[in-house]
Amino acid sequence: MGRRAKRKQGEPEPLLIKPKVDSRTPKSSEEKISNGKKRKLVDITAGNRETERNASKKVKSASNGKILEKESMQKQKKTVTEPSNTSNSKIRKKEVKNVSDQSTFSDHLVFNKNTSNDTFYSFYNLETIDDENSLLSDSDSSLPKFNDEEEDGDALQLLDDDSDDGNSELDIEEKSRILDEEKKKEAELADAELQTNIERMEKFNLPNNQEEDEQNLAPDLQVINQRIQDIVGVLNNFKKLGDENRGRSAYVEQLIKDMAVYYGYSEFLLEKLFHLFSVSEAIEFFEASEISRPVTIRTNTLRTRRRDLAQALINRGVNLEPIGKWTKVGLTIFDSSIPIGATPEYLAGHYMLQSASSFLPIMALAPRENEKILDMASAPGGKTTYIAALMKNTGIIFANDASKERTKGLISNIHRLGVKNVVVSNYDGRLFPSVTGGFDRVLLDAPCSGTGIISKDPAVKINKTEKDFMVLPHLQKELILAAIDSVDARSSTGGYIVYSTCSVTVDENEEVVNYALKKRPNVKLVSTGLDFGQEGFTKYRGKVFHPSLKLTKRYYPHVHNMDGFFVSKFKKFSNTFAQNNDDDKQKTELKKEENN
Ligand SMILES: C[S@@+](CC[C@H](N)C(=O)[O-])C[C@H]1O[C@@H](n2cnc3c(N)ncnc32)[C@H](O)[C@@H]1O
Repeated sequence: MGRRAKRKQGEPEPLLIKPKVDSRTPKSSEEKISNGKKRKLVDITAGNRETERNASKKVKSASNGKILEKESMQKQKKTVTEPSNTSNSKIRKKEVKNVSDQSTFSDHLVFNKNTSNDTFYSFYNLETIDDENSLLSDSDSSLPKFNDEEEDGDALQLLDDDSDDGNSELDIEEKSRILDEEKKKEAELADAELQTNIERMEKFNLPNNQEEDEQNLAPDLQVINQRIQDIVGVLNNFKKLGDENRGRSAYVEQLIKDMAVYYGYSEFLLEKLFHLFSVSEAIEFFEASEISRPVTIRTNTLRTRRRDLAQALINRGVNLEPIGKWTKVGLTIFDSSIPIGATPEYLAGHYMLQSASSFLPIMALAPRENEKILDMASAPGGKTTYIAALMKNTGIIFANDASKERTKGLISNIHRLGVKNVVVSNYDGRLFPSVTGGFDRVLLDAPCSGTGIISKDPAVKINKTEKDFMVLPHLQKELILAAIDSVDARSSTGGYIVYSTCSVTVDENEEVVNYALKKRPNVKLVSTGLDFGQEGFTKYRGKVFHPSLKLTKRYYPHVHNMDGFFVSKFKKFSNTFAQNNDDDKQKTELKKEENN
């Protein structure tokens, strides 16, 4: 019996989408270039395959906003499109059957055929492609019109190709079981191999000064890669493999040096980022920062609905799917036969090219219709235009940016997206609220070092110096106080401030927020309302922050498969507070920090 006949009553019809190529199959991360040298990246985490497996599960599952939730992970597994070949087509058939058995009625099975010999299958949950503000009704006939008979026939053809004997289902079950066992054995062998390597290594000797000098003259990335693996192995089992005389710190020091060369960072920045994580996780972070994040777009609900936009783009040969359950306006673009920044829909302002993580501060801000909102550092306007869409072009948004040049891009985006409730200004944000105040909500998407977006801007690896990590936090601290002071605590609907950055350093995030809590006792941290993301630090390398810092959220490329981001939300409960610090004292403190 074909799949069509098996479909239960009331179950939505399957939708066939034929993308040209499915790019969800991860591209090889080999042959990356850093420091002008070709590098092999894949072996680096071989010392920790289990962690790597877990991490990739995390990345997959995170696009649904539920990290490590089994159900969510299963779902993600379904959406991974795998190239097939004839030899495993029966296995695929089994997978398809199982998945369809487990899936809810809103899971639509889609068979995708690409132009080559590879055949893909994937699940496409079209019920999630709805409008931000309205639920789909029966009359929602914007569903793509496909020749169902034909499409189902296609699907059936795929299944029937494999139904060469009556026992095919049993056969498939058996093959699937064998495949699972093989995978398990492979994993065991890999682990055993790792153990053998470590054991063979016995004590691992760090290079002496002469060796180090020689290597500095002509670094051999293969040697460095091997040493990184060896040191990770030693650090994971220091008692047995480490040299007690040198101590753990000598190994960590060497590891940081090697990783800086291998990944092409200044040693200063690598060390700063390294200490945010455990050793294995640090490697995952640096690896993920070498790989581009998926291209994502935000539907401009002032102009269209996500479902209509998705259909229009699919018709143009774009292969896409919803970003995840946590957003109703985002789409991930897997590949496109036309430039995604130049489609008629783009030019007509139906969407904004925007990273997934930059949706988050606006979701936390949760602007309401008819409010007065300040976007203190707003260019080029990805967030301003999202705020406008959520406010349905009502109320007023002050979109400010200190860079006149950058406000040009902001203005053009405002026009393209049909935003009508924005006043653009060009002040140093620190001048607020003198410019104007009494806002219901303020967004401070602060200027930052960009350590969360290294895959987009690799120059960060070498051009951020110690000075930047003094100057930037200083500016961020001044801006956050101005942002707080610009909010009216008596606002009947708001009284909120969101502080965000696309950096993952503690200096630019928790330290800034902690500073604001100290200087402005009339605000407190509240939940961001974002149901995924890691908690902010309450302690970090000897520093202790206010316990409410755990309400802030951190996002990482290796965990959430999105740009690194930090989001915090304050509620201002009073317009006055006891001055336990005068302006001069504050300035002196900031100066002191700068000089340290
Ligand atoms: C992270 S970007 C903002 C991105 C923007 N929110 C968006 O979503 O498109 C930071 C912005 O801060 C601006 N900026 C830097 N210093 C500033 C200051 N003192 N006052 C206001 N804006 C400033 C920069 O010109 C830059 O456009």
